[in-house]
Amino acid sequence: MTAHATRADEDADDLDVEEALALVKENPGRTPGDHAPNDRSPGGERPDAPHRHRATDWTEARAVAERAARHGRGGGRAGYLTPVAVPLASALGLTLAAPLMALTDLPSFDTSAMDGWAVSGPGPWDVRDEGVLAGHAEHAPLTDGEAVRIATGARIPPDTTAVLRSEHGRTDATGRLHVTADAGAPHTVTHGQDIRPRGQECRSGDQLLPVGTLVTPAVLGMAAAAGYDTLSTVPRPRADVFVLGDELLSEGLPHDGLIRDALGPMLPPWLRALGAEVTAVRRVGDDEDALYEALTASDAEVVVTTGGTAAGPVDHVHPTLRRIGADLLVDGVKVRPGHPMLLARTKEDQHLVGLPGNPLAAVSGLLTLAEPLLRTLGARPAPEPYALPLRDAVQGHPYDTRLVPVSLRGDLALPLLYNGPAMLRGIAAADALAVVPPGGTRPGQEAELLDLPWATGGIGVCFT
Ligand SMILES: Nc1nc2c(c(=O)[nH]1)N[C@H]1C(S)=C(S)[C@@H](COP(=O)(O)OP(=O)(O)OC[C@H]3O[C@@H](n4cnc5c(N)ncnc54)[C@H](O)[C@@H]3O)O[C@H]1N2
Ligand code: MOO
Repeated sequence: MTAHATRADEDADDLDVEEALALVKENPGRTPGDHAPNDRSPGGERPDAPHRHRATDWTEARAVAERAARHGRGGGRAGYLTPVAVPLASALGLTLAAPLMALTDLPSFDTSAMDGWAVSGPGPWDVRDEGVLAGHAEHAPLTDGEAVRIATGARIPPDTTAVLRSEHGRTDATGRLHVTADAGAPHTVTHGQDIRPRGQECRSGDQLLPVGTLVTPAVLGMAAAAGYDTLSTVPRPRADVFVLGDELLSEGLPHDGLIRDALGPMLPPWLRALGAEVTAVRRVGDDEDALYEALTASDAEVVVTTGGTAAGPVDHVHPTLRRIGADLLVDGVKVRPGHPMLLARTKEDQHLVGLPGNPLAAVSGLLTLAEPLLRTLGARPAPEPYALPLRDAVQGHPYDTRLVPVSLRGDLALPLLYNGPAMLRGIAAADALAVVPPGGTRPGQEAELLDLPWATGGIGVCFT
């Protein structure tokens, strides 16, 4: 939104630290941790900035978003959506709603591990005329001293004692099969050699994978091998995206105070990477009624709005949430950028994530609020927390957590420049966001990292 009333404080965020130092000097008895709620904040807000006094701690905000889904009708206490059976071809990236139990023994019959001969007893052997190929019905039992050609994966005829690999045997002029020697030593033929016994991998009814497993290509293969045609999975939560702002252009160069919409192209694939099915992406003008119509018409589990979260004259998110009687669960977060982000329950089974309009602030809201919410709804596994030393010192905000784009180089994270709230240049080159605690970090100090979904190359990366 172009309203200049919101602009006054915006650049001030880049001056956070200086402003904060001034603040501390003016209030010598105060330390960053006991920042009184109604102070003029280092972000430059007015004392009466509506969200400040309610701002939630960053860690707590993520926990609230994770728990929020558990209050909906759909998933009960676990919070995830009602499971559905989907064909294997549609299950990639979803989460198993039930443990994967083997529907068969694997292998389901004794099978040859090699191309060669199935032999019975010690050699040499008489070789049967007709061989055994994979996919064929069971052959007649071998008698002692008999062999039959066999292919990898073929059923082992009854009374076979071993499989002799083709490179370890030869037939003589009379057709008898002999074990060959390697450097003078004959190859050994031990009992059961190169036979995969039925049930070697699993028995029917064994648990192969626990509930909550992410369906990867390997899981699809395992499920097919174990006899599945469909899988019981938690569906992707549906997400509608409403991009607010009259100043936004969908194409071409910025002109006459208008700028390109950066969030319309960025959010849908990012939300998909976080496990959502994006059901709508709509531009909504700076008009309270239009926003009201859009919100009340949506039946997605998650509504994501961008912009309009602050207190400017055309910032309609708060008034509209009041109008629809939404329950505001998070109203501002102690994080930079992105502190005006919000989370509301708009209907029994619907939550709204209000992302600030500044593009990096929107990313911050995405990872702080949308990620845990979508993760719970989709029953996706939580990323393993990890930390790396930051190569360079990072200035901290005096009171709030900072999320700073970093590039990963070996065992170090390199803080990137161009990390202002309105900038995407840093994040576009980043692998992760470093969680910088209030007060900042020294060179070499470890910081928690939030991987960007594509940087990990995980199965969560599903942009299409
Ligand atoms: N009086 C106050 N003003 C502001 C505060 C505050 O606390 N009190 N907070 C500032 C901070 S911090 C942020 S972040 C922004 C959040 O503003 P909104 O969520 O209301 O977003 P807008 O005002 O609509 O836009 C902010 C900024 O971002 C640009 N924008 C919006 N949408 C897009 C988009 N899709 N693609 C690219 N850029 C976008 C917009 O043009 C503005 O420049 O509020 C501060 N003000
Ligand atoms: O500019 Mo705002 O700090 O929250 O992103």
